[in-house]
Amino acid sequence: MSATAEYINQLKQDGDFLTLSRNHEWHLEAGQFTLNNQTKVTVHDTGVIEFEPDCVTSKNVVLSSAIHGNETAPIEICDELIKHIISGQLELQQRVLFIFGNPQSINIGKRFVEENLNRLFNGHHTVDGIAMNDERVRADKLEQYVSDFYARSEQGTYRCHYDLHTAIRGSKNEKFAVYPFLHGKPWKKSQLQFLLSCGVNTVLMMKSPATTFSYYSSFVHGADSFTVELGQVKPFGENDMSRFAKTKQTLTALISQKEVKYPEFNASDFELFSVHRTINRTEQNFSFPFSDDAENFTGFAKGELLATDGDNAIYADVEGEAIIFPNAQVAIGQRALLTVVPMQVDSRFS
Ligand SMILES: O=C(O)CCC(=O)N[C@@H](CCC(=O)O)C(=O)O
Ligand SMILES: [Zn+2]
Repeated sequence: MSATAEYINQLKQDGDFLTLSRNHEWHLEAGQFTLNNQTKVTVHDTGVIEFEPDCVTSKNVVLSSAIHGNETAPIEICDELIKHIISGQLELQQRVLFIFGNPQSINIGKRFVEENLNRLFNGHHTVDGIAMNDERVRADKLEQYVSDFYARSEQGTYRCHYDLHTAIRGSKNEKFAVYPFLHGKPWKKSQLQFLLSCGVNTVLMMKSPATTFSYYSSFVHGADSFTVELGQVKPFGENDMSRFAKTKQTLTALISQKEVKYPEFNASDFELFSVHRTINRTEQNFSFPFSDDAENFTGFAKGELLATDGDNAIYADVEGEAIIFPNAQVAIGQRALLTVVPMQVDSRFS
């Protein structure tokens, strides 16, 4: 029996695509099979599996996790959904592409192996004068799998991508989403309703392009796309999965129902923030004045110190400027901190 036939036999029995992917850190031969309910299953590569039900579909859904390997809760959610689909317990009404982004980084329990995958999308994987590495090659391939998935969709059908993460620090607002820069297009209230149904009531509006997976699928493929932070990073086995029940239910409904109705939009259900600025680390000597326990969304008074980058002291320049994703250990040149300020729903939302 060929190695592909062997892994497919195993996958049909146990549905354990996560373990299969972890056992093939950077590459797995493609393979295909059909479930008893006629759903077509295509393994494109390690960590990349597509399901296509045998019915007319209207949505093309990408669910990614493990873009950072130590962010285990989203991996567990997707692992369970995949197992339920393969066992036939969960019957699909929509096309779905699941991606475990960086299997080797899952195995070593780290955010990344050599380089942060989520800084390599939208073409940033391939740059003149910068040597390729496994993560750069992977980012390139993941873009291709997403492109092909959407290219094979029926014309006029809907595209979305939820890139699931957990944050390094605790957060005052436990679950929050990053809405990639839309280049002036309106933010969608219907997407906020979807996020609310997932248990996410806090959304940050980016105001510039990024190298992230969610920006890529939004900008290049016109997908409704978000980075979704579901809680704080924990090792496998330490996640309280009850905290993700709403997310799991909402994702399940999205892929297993012809149409999902969400409650009517009510601005008071949300806390919305606009990204005020991005602070990059430009010097070896970079530090924050606050402790590692300082939570995301902690606000600073105007004039308070936010960071020191070499000789440059950076102060809050508006009252209540709040910190998101502070990380002094990022590579020089990368984002060490985002700051946000509250915003209201207005005519820029449709
Ligand atoms: O908690 C942290 O410091 C990072 C959590 C994380 O991985 N966040 C994403 C956000 C991506 C985005 O801005 O859309 C990341 O930093 O890649
Ligand atoms: Zn992450």
